[in-house]
Amino acid sequence: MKMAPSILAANFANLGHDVKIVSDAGADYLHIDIMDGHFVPNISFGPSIVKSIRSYTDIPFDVHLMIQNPDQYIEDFVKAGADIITVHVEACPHLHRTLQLIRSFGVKAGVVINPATSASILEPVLHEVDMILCMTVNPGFGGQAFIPSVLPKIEWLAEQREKNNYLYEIEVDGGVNEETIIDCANAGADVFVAGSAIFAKDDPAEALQNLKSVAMKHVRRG
Ligand SMILES: O=C(CO)[C@@H](O)[C@H](O)COP(=O)(O)O
Repeated sequence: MKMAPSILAANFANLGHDVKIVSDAGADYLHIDIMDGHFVPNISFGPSIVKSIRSYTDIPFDVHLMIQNPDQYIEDFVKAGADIITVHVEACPHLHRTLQLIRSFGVKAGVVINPATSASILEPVLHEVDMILCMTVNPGFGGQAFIPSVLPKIEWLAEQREKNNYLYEIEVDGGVNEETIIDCANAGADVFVAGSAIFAKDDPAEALQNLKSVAMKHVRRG
């Protein structure tokens, strides 16, 4: 069970400080949302910001590209310090090529699916991805309500992994809090992205540790 705090909900004027807080509190990954104003209706930040926070922690950077034409920017994010790069199946007409490109830089490659996208579209690449990210909100903004109809997809992905000995992690992102994390863990997710449920709390370190201990108590039994 891994926690991946989303810095979208952090204080951008004090990003290094916020990154250090969650890193010291035991975050497993730092989740970094890149939004281009085209694929999603919001703009966040680019590789230079990612590079500027790299020195604040050693934990892996889990970079979620919510952008059109991700191939064009993958090298920039690797150079900025990404360890895992996930791309949306909805934004990749040549998904296999994009995954090859990510791996060619020696970093882990993952695919993201929106709530309205069926997980079966990923069947041809399940054997070779490091991570599947199931969006549990429509991407673009933090602080939205969890969409429970995504849960059967998480179960299906966990079943496929068990049946075929696949190695991908199943990450969930959007509206994850102390209640919804239970359903996600029961369904088979093992990496939990949380923005507001960590950074909007008075004590982000304590919030992160509480979320992780709730998830640990609800590990899926296959
Ligand atoms: O990718 C996204 C939103 O598009 C997420 O990573 C959000 O940043 C999660 O925020 P909360 O729902 O946890 O506040």
